[in-house]
Amino acid sequence: MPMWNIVADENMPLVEELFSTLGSEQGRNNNQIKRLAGRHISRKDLADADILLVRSITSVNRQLLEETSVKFVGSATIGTDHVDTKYLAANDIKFSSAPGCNAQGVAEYVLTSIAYWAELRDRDLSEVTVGIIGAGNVGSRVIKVLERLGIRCLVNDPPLEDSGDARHFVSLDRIQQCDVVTCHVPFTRSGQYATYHLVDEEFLESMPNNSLLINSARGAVLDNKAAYRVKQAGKNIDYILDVWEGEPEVNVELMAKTLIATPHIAGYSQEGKIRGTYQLYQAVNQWLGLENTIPLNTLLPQAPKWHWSGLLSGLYQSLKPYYDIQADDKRMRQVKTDIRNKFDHLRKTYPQRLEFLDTL
Ligand SMILES: NC(=O)C1=CN([C@@H]2O[C@H](COP(=O)(O)OP(=O)(O)OC[C@H]3O[C@@H](n4cnc5c(N)ncnc54)[C@H](O)[C@@H]3O)[C@@H](O)[C@H]2O)C=CC1
Ligand SMILES: O=C(O)C(=O)[C@H](O)COP(=O)(O)O
Repeated sequence: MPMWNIVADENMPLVEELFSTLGSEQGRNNNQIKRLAGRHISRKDLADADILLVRSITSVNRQLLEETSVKFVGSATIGTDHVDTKYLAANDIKFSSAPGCNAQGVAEYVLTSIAYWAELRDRDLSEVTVGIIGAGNVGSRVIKVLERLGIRCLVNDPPLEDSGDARHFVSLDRIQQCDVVTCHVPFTRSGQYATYHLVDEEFLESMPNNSLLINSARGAVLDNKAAYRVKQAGKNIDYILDVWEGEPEVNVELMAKTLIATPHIAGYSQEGKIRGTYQLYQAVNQWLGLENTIPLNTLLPQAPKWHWSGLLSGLYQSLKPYYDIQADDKRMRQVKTDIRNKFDHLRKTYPQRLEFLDTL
C-alpha cells in the first residue's frame, strides 16, 4: 500500500530520488509517483492524490482541486501567479513555492543579454545605466552582478520602498530614462502595486533612443501589442524577451522585432530546477515533521565557473562559452509555424545549462 500518492509535473527533475522514499525512516515507503504533462493535469488525475507538485504551467485553483484529496501543493518555481493561494488557504491545503530557486539563472541570462547588446550596438558598459524594476531575489542578484562589474544601476521597487527598505530607490519615470531596463516583478493584476502592463506604450515611448528593454518576469508585465506598435512606428529600441503575454501563445510579429527571443527559459539552469524540487522536498518534510535526509550538495552538478576579470570590453565573448544566448534565440526562431504548440516542447527539450557565476 503506497504511503503517499504524489502527482508531479513530468519536467521536474529528481522527484523520484527525493520523494519515493520520503517517510521511510518511519517505516513507510513506496510512495506512488505519477508524472504528467503540466498543462494537462486534471481534477481526475488528482482524485486520490495527497501531494501535487507543479511548475508554472499548471493553473492550480478550485477547478483543479475541488473534490480531490490533495492536501499539499508545491510549485517548484519563484512565480506563483498560476496558483490561487486564497483558495488553497481557505480549503486547508498547504502551499509552498521555491523562492529564489532559479534567481541565479535569470541573473546570468540578464548579464549575458546586456553584454550581447553592448557588443552588437558598440556600447561602452562603463557609460551605461541599467534600470531594474523589482529588487527581490532576482533583481537584487542582477544588481550585485552588474555592480560588481562596475555597471551603474538604478532601482525601482515601490513595495520595498514603502516598507522602509533602506536602499536607494528611484521613480519609474527615472527608470524610463535608463539605457537598459530589466523587469523582475511578480505578475499581479490588481492592488496598489499591480504589474499588469507596467511597461506600456507611454513607458516605451519615453525610453531613450538606442535603449534596451529586457523582460524575463512575466509576459503581461509588458504590453506586448504596444511593444510591437512602438517598434513598428520606428522607435529605435531593442527588445530581449524571454516571456510572452498569453504563453504558450507568442506574438510572432513582436518576436520578429526582438533582438533576442527565448521561450521562458531565463531561469532554466540545471541547478535552478534542482533547487526548485529540493525546496519542495524540504517543505513537504517540514509539513510532515520529517528530517531532510538527502543533502542538496549531493544533487547539484559541479559546473566550471567564469572568471570575474572586471573587464567590460569583450564581456560577451568571454561569457559566450559558458552561456550562448544566441543559440537559445536560434532554437526559438527555427520554429516557423504553430509556435503555440511547440513552445512547451522547446522548453521540455531545453539543452542542459549550468550556472557559471561563482558565489556573489
Ligand atoms: N523567466 C524566468 O524563467 C523566470 C521568471 N521569474 C519571474 O520573476 C519574478 C521576480 O522574481 P523574484 O525576484 O524572485 O521575486 P521576489 O518576490 O523576490 O521579488 C519581486 C520584487 O518585485 C517587487 N515589486 C512588486 N510589485 C512591484 C511594482 N509594481 N513595481 C516595482 N517592484 C515591484 C517586490 O516588492 C519584490 O521586491 C517572479 O515573480 C517570476 O514571475 C522568476 C524566475 C524565473
Ligand atoms: O520560477 C519561475 O517563476 C519561472 O518562471 C520558472 O522558471 C518557469 O519554469 P516552468 O515552471 O514553467 O518550467
